[in-house]
Amino acid sequence: MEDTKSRFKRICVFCGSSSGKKPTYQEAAVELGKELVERKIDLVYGGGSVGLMGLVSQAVHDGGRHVLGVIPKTLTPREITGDPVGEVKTVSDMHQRKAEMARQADAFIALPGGYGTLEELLEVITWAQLGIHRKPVGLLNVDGFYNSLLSFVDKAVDEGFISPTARRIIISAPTAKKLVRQLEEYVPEHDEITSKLVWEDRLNYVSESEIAT
Ligand SMILES: CC(C)=CCNc1ncnc2c1ncn2[C@@H]1O[C@H](COP(=O)(O)O)[C@@H](O)[C@H]1O
Repeated sequence: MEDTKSRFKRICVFCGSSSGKKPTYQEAAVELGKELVERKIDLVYGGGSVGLMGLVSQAVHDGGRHVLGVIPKTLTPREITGDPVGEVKTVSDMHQRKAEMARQADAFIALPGGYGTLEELLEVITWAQLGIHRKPVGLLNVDGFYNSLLSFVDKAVDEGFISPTARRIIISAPTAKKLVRQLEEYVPEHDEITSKLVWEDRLNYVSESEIAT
């Protein structure tokens, strides 16, 4: 039997505010929610009950784990995001939302989604690259949804825009079970420069050498 104990207390899930055309996307959202429940992991996400966001949050809530939705006040009207489940934290804007979701989470997972999902995903990858956090980032590559993004990233590596070390920040798997297992095993790597950066918050930083002078 698989050991379902986790090193993560809470995982942040980025995903579509739409449900997608294929049922496999919706099934994957529910499957991910159940996997978190099985491993006793809580959820932080963008709040609301629309699309895949609603499915994953409902599955985690139904399984008895804590659900934290972080939502900018402009998006709180029910007709925009639907009724959220669990605890809701209202923030002033989209930037605060992302920072709060990142702060609350021990790892990140992106399900299929659109611009919003991509933007959130790429930001936490960039932050990992810069050493702002050392939390694992996973892509749930349902039915190869993210194959073209992964090919793009590989092209950027081939062309010298992304380092092989930074490429390894992205972990991907076709199922929730495989993905969470890989995230559990993830060990962050850092190059000489980023490991010397000391981030006070996500906008201001000074390097250790600057502090010393
Ligand atoms: C006005 C409007 C279109 C509202 C849609 N309703 C939304 N409600 C809550 N979070 C959202 C919404 N749209 C985008 N997001 C944020 O962006 C991601 C989804 O955007 P998308 O559907 O992939 O691009 C989510 O992870 C969420 O954090």
